[in-house]
Amino acid sequence: MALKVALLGCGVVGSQVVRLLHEQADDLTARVGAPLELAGVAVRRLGRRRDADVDPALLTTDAEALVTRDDVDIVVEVIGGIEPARSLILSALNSGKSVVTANKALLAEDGATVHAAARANNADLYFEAAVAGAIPLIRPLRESLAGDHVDRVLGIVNGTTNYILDKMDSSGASFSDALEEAQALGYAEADPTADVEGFDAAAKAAILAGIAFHSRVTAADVHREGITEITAADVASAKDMGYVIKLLAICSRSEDGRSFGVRVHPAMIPRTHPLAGVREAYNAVFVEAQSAGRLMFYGAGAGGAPTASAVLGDIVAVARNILAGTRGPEESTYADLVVHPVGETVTRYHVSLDVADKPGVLARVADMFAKQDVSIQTVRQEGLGADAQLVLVTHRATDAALSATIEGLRELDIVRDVVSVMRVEGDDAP
Ligand SMILES: NC(=O)c1ccc[n+]([C@@H]2O[C@H](COP(=O)([O-])OP(=O)(O)OC[C@H]3O[C@@H](n4cnc5c(N)ncnc54)[C@H](O)[C@@H]3O)[C@@H](O)[C@H]2O)c1
Ligand SMILES: N[C@@H](CCO)C(=O)O
Ligand code: NA
Repeated sequence: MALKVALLGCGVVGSQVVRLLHEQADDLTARVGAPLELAGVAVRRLGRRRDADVDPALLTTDAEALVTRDDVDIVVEVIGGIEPARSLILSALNSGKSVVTANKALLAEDGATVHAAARANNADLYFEAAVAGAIPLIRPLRESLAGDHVDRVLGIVNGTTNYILDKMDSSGASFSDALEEAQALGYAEADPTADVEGFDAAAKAAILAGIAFHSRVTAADVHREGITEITAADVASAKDMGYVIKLLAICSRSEDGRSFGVRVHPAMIPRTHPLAGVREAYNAVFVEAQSAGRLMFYGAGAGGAPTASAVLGDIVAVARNILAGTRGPEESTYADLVVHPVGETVTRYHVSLDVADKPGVLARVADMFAKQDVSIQTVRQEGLGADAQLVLVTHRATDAALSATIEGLRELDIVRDVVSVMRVEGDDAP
């Protein structure tokens, strides 16, 4: 007997899901042990030209009726956003259907509700496509590493911003020129806010942290900074010092293991770090686990076909579970760790200051760092006279201590401007 799949949304990802279900039908049947049949495709408007070759008889604008239909076994949600996606997923789960979704925004905002509905109905909820598209990351964390102890997840989980920063690094372009190019190539949306302000990466970071640390995490728990303030001068200065700027998502356990931090922000990493070699719109994520050591996952984090690949993998897993009368892993939040405030984050900093060029300036600047117990690793002066800049790199310090240092520096008459403050990640320096 065939298993019936209801598809919600037939856009960039949905149309590729339709294509793969058709093109791979025989292999999918062999792998699952039963044919997968499209039961219906919910769209916003009928009669629109679409990329997918869908039998018009399958199209419907009544998604709610489709997800509750008796003959539907699996519901695939690729509409995106909070509503109506959440209500449709809940209807599907409450009708006993298993659900596959690519919806990071919903899982990061209200994962608790949908996971609870899956549990209550003994139904599967799979979401590999929601984080880093095609790259297998959710399954390795939920299943392959279920016997290990994850300490840190660190990576590049947004292709659009990686493309922009890579362009700025390779061509010296400004942020706005690089953004324009990303838009022309279809990497960035007309409204690029979700990507460039870090919302997309923050949703993914929340999902990753929740799974890695077996705790509930929402997008609101993530400290988020975007890339819109990064200047060509920041990029050049990083380059001079052997660094490259990347937008990183970092989920890391505290030293005592009782809490963890989740943050998304631009950071300098050494050009020798493997993440520095992640170019264009690619994604890559490091997972550090106590027994496994460092693992790196790399590949296409977005795009119709790559994302549909992850969706299809989930459909097959869910279909196999249905035939076996079992279900996959459910949400795991038993550890219930707290998310610590960003002030407790410990990292290194690169600080660039416009200063007066006269005797005693360096001593007063260094004194301000010392007052907050922030130790300086290197300092150098660029320019002379009215153009003098001090560039300092610190040893590890808390975000709170660094913020207090910067506040103090702003009040010094010899500091004309705090030009930039950026975290330095990815080296093992103290
Ligand atoms: N595009 C990617 O590269 C990518 C990568 C990873 C995850 N995702 C996720 O996949 C999901 C879909 O993304 P997309 O890029 O395909 O978006 P999209 O905008 O191309 O497609 C969404 C489709 O849903 C349709 N839709 C909206 N409301 C609907 C409703 N009530 N009923 C039926 N259809 C409705 C829209 O008309 C549109 O065709 C999102 O959650 C997104 O975050 C996308
Ligand atoms: N807009 C995202 C893709 C979907 O998550 C990115 O640039 O990576
Ligand atoms: Na993935």
